[in-house]
Amino acid sequence: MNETRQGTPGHGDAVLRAEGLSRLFRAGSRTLTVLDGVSLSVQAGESLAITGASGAGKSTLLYLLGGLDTPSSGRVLFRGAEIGALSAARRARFRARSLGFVFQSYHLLPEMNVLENCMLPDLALERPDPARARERAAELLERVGLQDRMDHRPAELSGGERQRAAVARALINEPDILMADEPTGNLDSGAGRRVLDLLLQLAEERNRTLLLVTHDPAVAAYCGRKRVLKDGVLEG
Ligand SMILES: Nc1ncnc2c1ncn2[C@@H]1O[C@H](COP(=O)(O)OP(=O)(O)OP(=O)(O)O)[C@@H](O)[C@H]1O
Repeated sequence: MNETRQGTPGHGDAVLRAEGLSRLFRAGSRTLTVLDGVSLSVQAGESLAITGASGAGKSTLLYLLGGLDTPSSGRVLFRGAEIGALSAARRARFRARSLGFVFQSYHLLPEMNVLENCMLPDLALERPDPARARERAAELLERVGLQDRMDHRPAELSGGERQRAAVARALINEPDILMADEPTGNLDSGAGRRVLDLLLQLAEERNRTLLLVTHDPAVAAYCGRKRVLKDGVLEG
């Protein structure tokens, strides 16, 4: 009903594949079915926007795809390996090495400055390289226009500046897949376009995958492909 097949089922060259994802939440005696058998497949170098109304389940789906939440049924495969079946250590390694995640509420650490926040994912690697991370963080912060804010703490930034810092941080480990939850929600159209351009440039230049969720059709139009989440299933 809502499957996009690319490559042969089971492997092909999909970098990420979701099969029959459902997510139910219990609220008292009621059960809320937010996702109801969602399947999708994304390739290296591809950009995909998942769009839909507020409350449609976009963030819920992105969390499942990033292994940050567990589906009620169905599975997510990264390069053919089921994320849910990985040991905790291997799942942590997948997140640190292969996935960059821009959260809707940024999740910047308040006691660290922007540069330190941006360097943080380097610490989760098996072999951290702080000198290289510092250099790359400075480079990325410059690309998102925060070169003059590196020693500021998140509380000293505007909402849009925090969002750009979160984008830079998600890119620090050069992830295979970049997932972004409303990456331009707090940016004016000029700054939003620059961030989108940067995300797409990185995906294209380095054959990385960009997966973003947004309620904004204009943002979705930037991506190579778009799917609409409605009533728990993916259309289009
Ligand atoms: N932990 C939870 N417990 C109960 N219900 C939840 C939980 N998380 C999400 N929901 C519900 O699931 C639905 C989808 O939420 P989700 O945040 O995924 O939507 P969204 O499409 O990202 O919305 P928005 O565009 O407003 O951010 C909502 O109705 C929400 O109330």
